[in-house]
Amino acid sequence: MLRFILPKMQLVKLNTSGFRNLENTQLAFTRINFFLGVNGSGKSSILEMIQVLLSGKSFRANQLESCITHDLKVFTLYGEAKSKESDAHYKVGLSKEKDKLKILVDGEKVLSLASHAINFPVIVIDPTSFLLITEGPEGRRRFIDWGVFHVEHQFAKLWNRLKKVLKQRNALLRRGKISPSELNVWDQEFVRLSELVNEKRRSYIEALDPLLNEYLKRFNINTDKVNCHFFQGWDAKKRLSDLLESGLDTDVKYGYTKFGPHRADIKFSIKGQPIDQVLSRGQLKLFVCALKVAQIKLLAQLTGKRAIILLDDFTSELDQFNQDLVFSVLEKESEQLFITALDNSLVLRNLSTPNDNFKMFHVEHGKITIDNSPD
Ligand SMILES: Nc1ncnc2c1ncn2[C@@H]1O[C@H](COP(=O)(O)OP(=O)(O)OP(=O)(O)O)[C@@H](O)[C@H]1O
Repeated sequence: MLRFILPKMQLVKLNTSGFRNLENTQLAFTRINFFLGVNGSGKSSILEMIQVLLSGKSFRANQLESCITHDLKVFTLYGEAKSKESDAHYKVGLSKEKDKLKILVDGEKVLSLASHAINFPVIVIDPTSFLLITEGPEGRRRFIDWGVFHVEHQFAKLWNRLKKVLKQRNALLRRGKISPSELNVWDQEFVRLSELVNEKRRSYIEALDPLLNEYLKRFNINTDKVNCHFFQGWDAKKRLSDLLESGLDTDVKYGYTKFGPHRADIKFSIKGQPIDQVLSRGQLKLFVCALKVAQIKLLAQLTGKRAIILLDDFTSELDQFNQDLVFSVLEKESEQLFITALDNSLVLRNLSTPNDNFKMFHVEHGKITIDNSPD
């Protein structure tokens, strides 16, 4: 069972030690936090550190081990999150050493990452975000499943069970001599879980579609409707159980299950044309921003939770008008915002200082210093 604490929380404190090139330090955050520094100073590492602390995942590294400062053996992060609506605090400590990830919440060891991550919907927008559209389906599946995970508390458990069953079925396919009765047991469970996962994904995308189109209009991308086509991982007109049966020889040949939710994808098109063939690179970036804002909005509508947004160098490839437009929407829809940039022009145009909800930090060779303090 996932432990859901509070719908609206902000990270107010972060102590870091041994993370990438960052100096060990103690930071205090507010609602909007801006990090300014030259290339290679450590700005993205700060956002990555926040994501790792709050979700156990990194948008840059598959292996958290690579986040440990060179020549050290461990990184340790400690953070405090606070609800704006009550005095409740959430204290989290996370450390990584070799293949050991340890998380303590309010002094208690966390056994499942999901039960911690469910409290912090963290969304990242960075210069590689448009790859969500142009690269393979894995990123798009992750995008859908992130959304479903945060609105459907049973989803993580279902999906983990499905992955295990799929692994068992694939192992059996590779074994050579297959026992039909054993295969039948795995197939039945695979079909049952696939249908449940599929239904949750489908209804999520149906709810996301109108919100996406609303934000695409706001971002002036296209006046024609964008279609979200969900491919569930097998022909929707056929039964998965029939496909597993008729495709058994092929599955045995490749040692892999060809049909199922692990092959799902979502395709976006305008007037029948894939969007990456219609939109410019800048427009694709705006499209991804609209997609993420739609996800944030849907999360708030369905659960009351508001996202923490990490914006890494998001201004590249967007003109000034669009930078300001996207910023104003993200500022309004997020619970807390962390932004990196090479210069402060976005801030000067959009935020009046001094402002109690805003802090500016300078980053230089991994050293983080505060520029203005409301305190
Ligand atoms: N494990 C590590 N230990 C020490 N330093 C590291 C580690 N991993 C990366 N670095 C270094 O940390 C520095 C900061 O990288 P980071 O990507 O955070 O900079 P940035 O300010 O976001 O740069 P840019 O503006 O170019 O995106 C880089 O010089 C990188 O080589």
